[in-house]
Order: sequence, then C-alpha cells, then structure tokens
Amino acid sequence: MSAETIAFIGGGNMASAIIGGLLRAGMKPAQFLIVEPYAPQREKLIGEFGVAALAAGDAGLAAAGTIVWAVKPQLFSAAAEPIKAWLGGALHLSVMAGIRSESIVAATGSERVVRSMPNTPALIGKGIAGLFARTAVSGEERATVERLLAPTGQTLWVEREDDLDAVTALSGSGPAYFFFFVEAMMAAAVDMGLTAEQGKRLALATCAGAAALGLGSDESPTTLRERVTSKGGTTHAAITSMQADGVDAAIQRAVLAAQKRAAELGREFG
Ligand SMILES: NC(=O)C1=CN([C@@H]2O[C@H](COP(=O)(O)OP(=O)(O)OC[C@H]3O[C@@H](n4cnc5c(N)ncnc54)[C@H](O)[C@@H]3O)[C@@H](O)[C@H]2O)C=CC1
Ligand SMILES: O=C(O)[C@@H]1CCC=N1
Repeated sequence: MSAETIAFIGGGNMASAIIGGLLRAGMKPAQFLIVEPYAPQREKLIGEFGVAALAAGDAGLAAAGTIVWAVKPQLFSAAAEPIKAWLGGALHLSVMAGIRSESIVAATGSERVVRSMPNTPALIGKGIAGLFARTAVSGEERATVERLLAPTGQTLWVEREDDLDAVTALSGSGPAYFFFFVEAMMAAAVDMGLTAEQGKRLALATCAGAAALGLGSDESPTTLRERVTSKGGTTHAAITSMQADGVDAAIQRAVLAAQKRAAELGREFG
C-alpha cells in the first residue's frame, strides 16, 4: 500500500458507486483497501471489483493517503474507535449524512477533512455531490477529492458546513422524492386502465425528457411548466388540483424535514 491507496471504511452502496466509477476511469484494484465487516458484502466487493476487503481495519490503514467514510452515520463512532491509531496522517473524505467535520477531526486526529453529500445516480455516473472542506484542506487536496468523485458525476462546493444539510435534503435524498412521484404516476396509470409497466415507461421517459429539457434550456422551470399548460387544458386541470391539495407547500415542508433530520443526525451521532 502507498499514499496512492484509497481506503474505504464501509463498502456498501455509496462506496461501491465511487469504487466502480474510479475503476472504470482507469484506477487499479490494487489502489483500494476496503474495511467491510459484513462477509457477503466483502465477497461481493472482491468478486465484482477485485479489490482487497478486510473484516476489520489494521495498521495497513496508516499508509493510505485518503480515507473515505461510507458507513451509516449511526455507526461512525463505533467504526472509527478501533482504528483511530492509524487515521491521523490521511486526508479524510466523508459521504455520511449529518456527521460534522469537527467530529471526524476528533475521531481521526486529522484536520484534513472534506465532507461530501453524493446521491444514488452516482451509481451510473450521473450524480451530483455537495462538498465542504475544512480550512486545513489544501487546494491540491480539494482537487484530489474532485478527481475521486468525478466518475460519479458533478460536484458543487459550499462555503458553510451547515449548507450541506440543505444539500442533503435536496440532492442527497432527492432521488427518493422523484421515485415517490413516479410511483404515484404509475398508480394513476393503473387507475386509468394502463398497465403498471406502461405507466412506468411513460413516467420515467417523461421525467428524463423533462429533466434534459430543463438542463439544456436557459428558461426557468416556471416558464417550461407554463409552456405545457394550455389555458383550460389538461395540464391546467392537473396543476390546479395539485395547488388545491397544497402539493407545493407539502414538498417544501418535506425538504425542510429532511434538512432538520440531517442537522439532528449530526447532533445525535457526532
Ligand atoms: N444511499 C444514499 O442515497 C446516500 C447515502 N449517503 C451516506 O452514505 C453512507 C453509506 O450509505 P450506503 O452506502 O447507502 O449504506 P450501506 O448500508 O449500503 O453501506 C454501509 C456499509 O458499512 C458497513 N459497515 C457497518 N459497520 C461497519 C464498520 N464498523 N466498519 C466498516 N464498515 C461498516 C456495512 O456492512 C455496509 O456494507 C451513509 O452515511 C449515508 O448517510 C450519502 C448520500 C446518499
Ligand atoms: O436518507 C439518508 O439518511 C441518506 C442521506 C441522503 C440519502 N440517503
């Protein structure tokens, strides 16, 4: 192992998305070391990526230049405690929701901490991750983090650490809001006599097309919505119904609930 080695603490969904992306971008399996206590998941990592995966961290971790924290926030303290002696020399990149950088400094002994909040489209290289760096992180280390996350999609730096709670609420959790919406569209499709499969295809293609239209346009989402909405037409009927049901306010409340929970996770678990 060398300073080029990237160690992952936790080898689940998010770690796999990043490792898979980096391997596709040309990194070698020998550059990775994963600590993953769950045997079936370890076997999956070894089989799928050819990387080294250990049940528990050991002194070999001290040689890793970068350590990526990808355990559930609730498990961070317990995961850090037994390996603390080997963490002080590394740049630390966390993908954990809520856990404050100060807690990561305390648990690892390294001031060089970047927190990120990715999302699951990272699995196909179409994610967007919010990033926050503590002042001890150099410009070169920021660039290292950007390179590490580049195969998972876009990155966006925020200046204030608290802003990551808002990023978590918008883009971290956001894919779930979208699928919740698609589930409701599919249920409506079935109500109208289509099959769930037809509903899924129509809903997903429509959402993907609308997102691509929005991304490629200088017009605001409001203008793009108004362009679909003929006076007295079908879209007008649907939007009027959603407004009467307070759907927009409900979505705002939901996002704020996620932001509040992100802040609570930090207070509860470090
Ligand atoms: N799933 C998502 O959409 C997103 C998740 N996150 C964050 O990413 C982190 C990981 O989430 P997922 O990958 O979805 O979870 P996951 O459950 O797929 O992966 C976590 C892994 O950590 C392992 N683990 C448990 N105890 C451990 C220990 N003591 N040492 C090392 N590994 C241990 C588990 O066996 C598991 O494989 C969480 O903190 C979450 O907040 C961030 C953005 C989006
Ligand atoms: O629900 C969660 O706590 C994590 C963070 C963002 C997406 N999933």
